[in-house]
Amino acid sequence: MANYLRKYFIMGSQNCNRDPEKILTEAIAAGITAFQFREKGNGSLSGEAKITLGKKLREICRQYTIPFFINDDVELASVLEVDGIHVGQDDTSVARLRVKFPNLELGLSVSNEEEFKKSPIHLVDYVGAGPIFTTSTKDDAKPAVGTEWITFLRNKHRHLPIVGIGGINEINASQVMEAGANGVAVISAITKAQNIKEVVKSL
Ligand SMILES: Cc1ncc(COP(=O)(O)OP(=O)(O)O)c(N)n1
Ligand SMILES: Cc1ncsc1CCOP(=O)(O)O
Ligand SMILES: [Mg+2]
Repeated sequence: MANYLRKYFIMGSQNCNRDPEKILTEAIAAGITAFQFREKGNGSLSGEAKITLGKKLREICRQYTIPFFINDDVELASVLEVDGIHVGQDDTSVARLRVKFPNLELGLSVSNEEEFKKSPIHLVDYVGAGPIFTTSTKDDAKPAVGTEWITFLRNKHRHLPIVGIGGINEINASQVMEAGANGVAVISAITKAQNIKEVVKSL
């Protein structure tokens, strides 16, 4: 059941202070189980430059058989022949995506009870729950909800694949798993790591 969620690495060039291809390759060698291309926010690429980087990262994931997700950008989903798409509450609706891409994995962000009530949980393959802890990686992040949010979702849906996100690192990841998550999604814990191998191993 969604084993790929266990160590889910998310990255765009705006998160990197060195070559994103090298960071992804090191993260894969260290044991990540899925990758999401999230080219978004201050300093991110757009247009052809975004597509070119997306193609390179997609190829690396294909080479090592790591599931490749695209964040938000539904047009790029076809161009990059992705394995899955991650959307938030204000992005393209899961209902539309399910019709357009019946064979892709679909992830949806669910950050609080209000969002949970209006979410078509039966249509998604997993939910991204958070931000669990405070994060400075996403400018418009919602308030941190703590690991209680994972417990809430787990109590509502015993078999729902859940990945925690937001401020997660090698030190606090175990709290997220103990609360009932199937995995942890991280950006800065890996992109800013001195030693990617050690961090991914500890996660
Ligand atoms: C695995 C995972 N969970 C949550 C998110 C956040 O998605 P969203 O709320 O749409 O915010 P943006 O990432 O689009 O800024 C995610 N990307 N991945
Ligand atoms: C994309 C996203 N969605 C909720 S928090 C977040 C950012 C996670 O980044 P980090 O792992 O560096 O806190
Ligand atoms: Mg989004």
